[in-house]
Amino acid sequence: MSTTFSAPGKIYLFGEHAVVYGEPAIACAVDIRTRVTAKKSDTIAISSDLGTTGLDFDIHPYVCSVIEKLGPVNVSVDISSELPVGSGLGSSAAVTIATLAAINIEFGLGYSKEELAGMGHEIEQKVQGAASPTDTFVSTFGGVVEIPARKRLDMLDCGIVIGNTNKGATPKKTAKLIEQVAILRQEHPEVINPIIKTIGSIAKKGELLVKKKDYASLGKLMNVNHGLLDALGVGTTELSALVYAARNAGAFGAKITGAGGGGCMVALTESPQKVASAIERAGGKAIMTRATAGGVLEE
Ligand SMILES: Nc1ncnc2c1ncn2[C@@H]1O[C@H](COP(=O)(O)OP(=O)(O)O)[C@@H](O)[C@H]1O
Ligand SMILES: C[C@@](O)(CCOP(=O)(O)O)CC(=O)O
Ligand SMILES: [Mg+2]
Repeated sequence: MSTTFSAPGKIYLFGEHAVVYGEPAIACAVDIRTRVTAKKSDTIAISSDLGTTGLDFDIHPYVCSVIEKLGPVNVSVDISSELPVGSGLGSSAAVTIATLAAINIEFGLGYSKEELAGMGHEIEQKVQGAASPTDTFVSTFGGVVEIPARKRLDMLDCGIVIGNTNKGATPKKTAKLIEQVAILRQEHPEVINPIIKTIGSIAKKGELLVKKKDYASLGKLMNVNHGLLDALGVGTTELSALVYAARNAGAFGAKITGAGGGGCMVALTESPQKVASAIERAGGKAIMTRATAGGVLEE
């Protein structure tokens, strides 16, 4: 017997990086998922696109941290994912939550979804050095969520197009970018703290706009948030090329999603195919997707 769970990735409408400093953020689960199968075994074995290992914290830091936190248990973990790794779509949170959920059921540990989300956040904090609860909460519960209130908002029913630069996906990318922003903030607190606060103000405005389904205004604020992420130093020329291509193709708005430094941008649009074609012409890999209410699910 074995147990399989899947968990979704996510995009940030607003608030990545600022949320690490307690500012609000709005994130949305997307129907691009990581699947994890757990099976009782006589040794620890982990297999994924990153390799097949035992308890190897270099190759599988998040999965090994799950096994360590829940046991350690002798378990075989098999991972398959539609999410590009290290690209700002929350692949770390999706693999962490799906692994927690699969081992929880396979070994009859009895943890609730809230407890799994909390353990997932602790694991991201341990591996990354700092983490907000956003990614792991959204991967657990799905939908559109305002953090830190952990409040479920109305669903987004416009098109979502993700553009992957296919650059910058390095091991522990998020951890490195969080550290980079922290250093800049230590060097120039009087400059960086107001930027972080302003990103928080955008997220606060965003909640009402999501409720009103005012995608034109959401898009304008996404554009402002993108500029502020550039100011924090997590943008790249490739990301901005895709962002401007999406905007010029008529997207409501477009911005970096996740830690930045490469990886993905996201656009909201009523013409997903047109925006996706523009992103591809600008050198990105476009993924047309939708918001999903589904969080971690048994398969
Ligand atoms: N499919 C997967 N299989 C194994 N580990 C994964 C998988 N997806 C993500 N990870 C883990 O998460 C890390 C990437 O997380 P992170 O740097 O936060 O990027 P992001 O969350 O934006 O994708 C990878 O280096 C790996 O340790
Ligand atoms: C940079 C940050 O705000 C989001 C990181 O997202 P991702 O791991 O790049 O998908 C970190 C966090 O909130 O934990
Ligand atoms: Mg991550």
